[in-house]
Amino acid sequence: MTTTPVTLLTGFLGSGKTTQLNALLKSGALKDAALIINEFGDIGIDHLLVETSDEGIVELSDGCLCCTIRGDLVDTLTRLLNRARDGEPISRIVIETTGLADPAPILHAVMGHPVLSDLLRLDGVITMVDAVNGEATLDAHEEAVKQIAVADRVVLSKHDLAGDTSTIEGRIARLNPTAKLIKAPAQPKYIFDCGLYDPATRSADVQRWLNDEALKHGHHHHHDVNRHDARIRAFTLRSDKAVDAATLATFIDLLRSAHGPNLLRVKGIVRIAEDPERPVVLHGVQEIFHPPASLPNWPDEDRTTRLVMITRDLAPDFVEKLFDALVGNTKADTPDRAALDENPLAVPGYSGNFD
Ligand SMILES: Nc1nc2c(ncn2[C@@H]2O[C@H](COP(=O)(O)OP(=O)(O)OP(=O)(O)O)[C@@H](O)[C@H]2O)c(=O)[nH]1
Repeated sequence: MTTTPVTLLTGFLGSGKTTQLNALLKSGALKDAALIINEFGDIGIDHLLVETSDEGIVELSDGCLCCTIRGDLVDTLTRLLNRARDGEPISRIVIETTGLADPAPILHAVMGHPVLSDLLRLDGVITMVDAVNGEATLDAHEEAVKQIAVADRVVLSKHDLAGDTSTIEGRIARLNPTAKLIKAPAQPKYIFDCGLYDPATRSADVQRWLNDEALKHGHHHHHDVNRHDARIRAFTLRSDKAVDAATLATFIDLLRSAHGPNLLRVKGIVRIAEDPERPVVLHGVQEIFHPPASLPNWPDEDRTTRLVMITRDLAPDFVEKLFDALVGNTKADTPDRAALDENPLAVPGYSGNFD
């Protein structure tokens, strides 16, 4: 893979993004990286500043390129990739979002753009959560809940000020059981290389990427908590049967067209009937999916199709029944493929009412 890994660092206002970035800069982990930040003033890099180019990209003394978003993100990423093409080493790109931002449009630029999606790969979404104000922020702001739902890793900041952090940690784990929780300041090894591709082995690390072990204990309900949290579900779809490519496309298209905005994150590996030895990787954020890619072989013994889904207002039962019917996982009282061909949305259990 010759693509450049992209890390998205997100988190609500004051959650510690800048502090974490500064720790990464000090550690030397951003040497040869490019950093896209909100404002230069924030990060206090004046002492590191070496050269400002006319494109608004500055080079820091350790070789890290630093810029703010000018125009839109696609323009900024394109300028960076042009520099890489012209010989500037760019080992990775880190994008800091503004605290109020919905991470989805940024992920779309990386995963769904016709040119950029060939040159970039999403390494991971890192979400900072403030242990002192996190609970109140999650109660008040749905965006903050969504930032956790789409995360690959969650970094808990200000735990040094918070005392007992078990409540907020439990809440984060219920919202997104697949995301590993790390305490700030997180070392580079916990922030980087959490994507499918493992640069150390030059192969796919499906287990690390999906972390679906964390979901083996059934659906995660949130009856005891806030209304925003209760909308989020994390679950895995599994099948031992190979799925034909057209059926997989139908499944994804149905979900995307009817429920796109509520597919917060979909990650998975699929056994395809036409080419069962080369699993297809699926990766989507809302209605945007990365162009499907296949792996040269199965990375380990487990050859089952596994799709990790994090949804909002979309009941796991409904998605499971649709999936089972399409792939031929026969279960009592569920429609089969023929019934779905007649009426694709005739899946019992979906009342339109989430709870
Ligand atoms: N004690 C303590 N303070 C922290 C920690 N992380 C961040 N802070 C402080 O919290 C404040 C906000 O941290 P920032 O790193 O600026 O947060 P941010 O997410 O970049 O903030 P915005 O750019 O406003 O969204 C600063 O005063 C930091 O010094 C931490 O782990 N412990």
